[in-house]
Amino acid sequence: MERHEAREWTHDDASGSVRAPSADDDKYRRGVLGVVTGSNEYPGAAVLSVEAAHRTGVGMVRYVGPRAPRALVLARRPETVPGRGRVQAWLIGSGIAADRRTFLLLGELTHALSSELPVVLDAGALDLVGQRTGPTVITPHAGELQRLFAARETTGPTEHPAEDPAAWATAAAHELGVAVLLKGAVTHVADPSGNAYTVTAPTHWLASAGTGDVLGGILGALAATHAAEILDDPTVLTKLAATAAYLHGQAAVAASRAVGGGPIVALDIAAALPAAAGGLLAPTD
Ligand SMILES: NC(=O)C1=CN([C@@H]2O[C@H](COP(=O)(O)OP(=O)(O)OC[C@H]3O[C@@H](n4cnc5c(N)ncnc54)[C@H](OP(=O)(O)O)[C@@H]3O)[C@@H](O)[C@H]2O)[C@@H](O)CC1
Ligand SMILES: Nc1ncnc2c1ncn2[C@@H]1O[C@H](COP(=O)(O)OP(=O)(O)O)[C@@H](O)[C@H]1O
Repeated sequence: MERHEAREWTHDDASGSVRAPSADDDKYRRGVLGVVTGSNEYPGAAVLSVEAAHRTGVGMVRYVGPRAPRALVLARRPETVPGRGRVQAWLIGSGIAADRRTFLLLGELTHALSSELPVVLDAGALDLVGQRTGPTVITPHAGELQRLFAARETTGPTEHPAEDPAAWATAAAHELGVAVLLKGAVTHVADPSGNAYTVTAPTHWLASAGTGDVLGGILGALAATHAAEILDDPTVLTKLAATAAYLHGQAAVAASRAVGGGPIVALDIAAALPAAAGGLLAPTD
């Protein structure tokens, strides 16, 4: 397998990835993100992912999920539209336990995967990666990637992804035929075309529950607002994945600076996203 040296994704690389609406836009033209996240076990993940998507900038978020997380999502963010409808990209799996999926929830995940649209695939939907029909990026942490390989009875480059995350991200991209964003203090992004990027987190306060769910929302919003480009060239999704990790880090460090370098929680990152996204705006004509 060819192995390309991963390159650190910079501000210049990420710059221009956030699209401000123009006079010709409306909420649909800007991009609609469909979200299937959260469950009765982990309702908070739905709130975190939806909040982050709104805060990154998207025309609309449609939330499809069980009643309990749906109620929390709408209480926190009434801008969210519940139920199925036309979307440009999907975020699925965060806050879902693969072994506790209901028939209904599995149906929603499968519906998203069969759409031929860009999909961000996280946590409890990772095992469904083989059902993808559109450009797909998976966002596992090291433990999830190891489990995914074990379930496929595939041997990874080393015993555990944490030992050589760059090699694992590349191996997973080739094995699964999708873009891979492997989370950690250094996030490794790779795709089957040989693109490989690293994003070094600017703060370790990121290491807290729910920050990965926020990352999913960021990437989902970027995918929905760049869906046409991704469908034209799936490697755009790889670059947006690196940009999402970059934006996540910038928002986290800004949130921590605002409290004197102190601790932050996942929702603080979401709250800092608009200002961080403002630093990456695409030039307008
Ligand atoms: N507020 C909410 O609703 C929240 C909901 N959440 C939702 O919870 C669900 C479960 O996700 P989860 O990551 O907590 O557990 P799970 O995938 O079973 O992994 C467990 C094992 O994997 C390993 N491992 C874990 N992390 C690792 C790492 N970084 N690097 C390396 N290894 C790592 C570790 O095993 P060990 O290394 O200890 O052997 C650990 O014991 C998921 O749907 C998520 O979205 C969360 O987002 C939290 C906030
Ligand atoms: N030590 C660390 N330093 C900086 N960032 C980290 C560190 N550990 C984890 N992260 C980041 O925090 C996030 C954690 O995501 P994840 O493991 O999915 O947690 P959760 O499921 O609780 O949301 C990822 O974006 C990851 O890159």
